[in-house]
Amino acid sequence: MFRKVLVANRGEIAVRVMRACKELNIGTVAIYSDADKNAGHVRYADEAYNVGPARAADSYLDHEAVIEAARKADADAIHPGYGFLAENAEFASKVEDAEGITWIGPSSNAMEALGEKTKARSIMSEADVPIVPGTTDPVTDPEEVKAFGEEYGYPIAIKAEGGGGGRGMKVVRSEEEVEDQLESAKREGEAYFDNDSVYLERYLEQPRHIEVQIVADEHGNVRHLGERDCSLQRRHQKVIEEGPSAALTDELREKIGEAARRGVAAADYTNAGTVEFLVEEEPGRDGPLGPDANFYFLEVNTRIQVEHTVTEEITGYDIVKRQIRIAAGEEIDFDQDDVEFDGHAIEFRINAENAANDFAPATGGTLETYDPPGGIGVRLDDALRQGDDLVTDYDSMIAKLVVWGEDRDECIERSLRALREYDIEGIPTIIPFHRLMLTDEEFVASTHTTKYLDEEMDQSR
Ligand SMILES: Nc1ncc2cc(-c3cccc4ccccc34)c(N3CC[C@@H](N)C3)nc2n1
Ligand SMILES: [Ca+2]
Repeated sequence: MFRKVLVANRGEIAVRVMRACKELNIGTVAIYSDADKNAGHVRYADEAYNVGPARAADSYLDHEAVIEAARKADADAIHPGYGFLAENAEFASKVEDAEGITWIGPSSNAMEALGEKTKARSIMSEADVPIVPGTTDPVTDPEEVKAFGEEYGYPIAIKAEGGGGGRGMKVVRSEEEVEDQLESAKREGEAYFDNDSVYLERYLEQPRHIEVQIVADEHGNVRHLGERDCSLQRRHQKVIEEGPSAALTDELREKIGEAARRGVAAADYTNAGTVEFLVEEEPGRDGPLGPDANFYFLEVNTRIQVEHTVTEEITGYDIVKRQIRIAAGEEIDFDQDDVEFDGHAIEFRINAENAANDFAPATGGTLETYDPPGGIGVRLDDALRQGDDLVTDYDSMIAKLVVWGEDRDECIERSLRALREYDIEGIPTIIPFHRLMLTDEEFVASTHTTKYLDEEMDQSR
């Protein structure tokens, strides 16, 4: 087992990883930029090293500075968290090559293979994982798109090879739009991802976004830890994640989970990861989707995710400790049928944004009051304390409130109770938005889809 782990991140996820380290009696090393010298994750660590100025490219994203800090600290492993360098195969490869320092994550090869969307689709298709009907090779010519339209009908999604997250997708609703949309998809791919390759998929109008948590060790053991329903998004930013999904029956849950296991096994994937699926809604369904519902592979996230906490709350597994133990060569010591799902959990991302002003990120401020909620079933992952100045150089998420209940109704009630207790003064947050969300009938009925926030919900209430 490692003696000392450097956490190449900041904020709540850095504290989260260091908590796992402490429970494994592993020393903790933090890195920080000039903007973070008084930050909570620095306070929490056994030792901390400055890696550069506030600008992420010159600090948290600086490969050499991070590895140099690991050398100085004599750390024998690096955990990247999420964001920053977590899915950077080049950095992972440098850590793999760095003598005496272990990368806590999937191999750089697995990251490379699954990071290329068309390659990932081919691997999944080979492993009998349903993919959205489409091409597994890039398309360049409008005639190819029209031929696809002839065969599969419209709308068609034109996706950038290097895309993912919210960007890199154009929807073509008729043959007349093909030329323009293909051109702009390629241009956007070139601009955003330095890669103008695009591929096609049938566009699903009303998908639910279901993702399956995977843990895989270096001895061939692959387990899924159930799903999370991330259908509540706003401009491709997740705001609330929950599990289990009220849209799935146990049979469909099992089918999707097994598909995820097959897919990552085929990609020689190890450590923690998430397989994202789109599940096609049956308009006007009343009750969960049955075993014949269509689900399709979307992409693999080759990192620990923000919302891993939802899975931890309903399965009881500490996923971050599993990551560390797997990277240290340990075997997974449970079988798939040992994995049980108990109750319901919802994660609320606490962003320092002003929901009343189109979720504009706060530009600064001090936590005059910071009074987190507590009590049964309430977990708060953060790196904050009263009096902290808000650091606005990075993303706006400052905490995660994760609530567990015996069922979804109790979880919603308890969440409302916790959100009313959560008292933050001095900076704007989206807590009022979350309170509103919990009383929204579509959300309570769980019939919302990925479009709900952007197109349907009346947020003026
Ligand atoms: N063939 C097909 N049909 C419908 C889709 C709908 C989305 C989508 C669109 C809008 C919000 C979403 C939220 C979560 C997951 C997916 C979406 C989508 N995304 C959005 C970005 C990228 N992660 C994939 N791909 C789709 N692909
Ligand atoms: Ca190494």
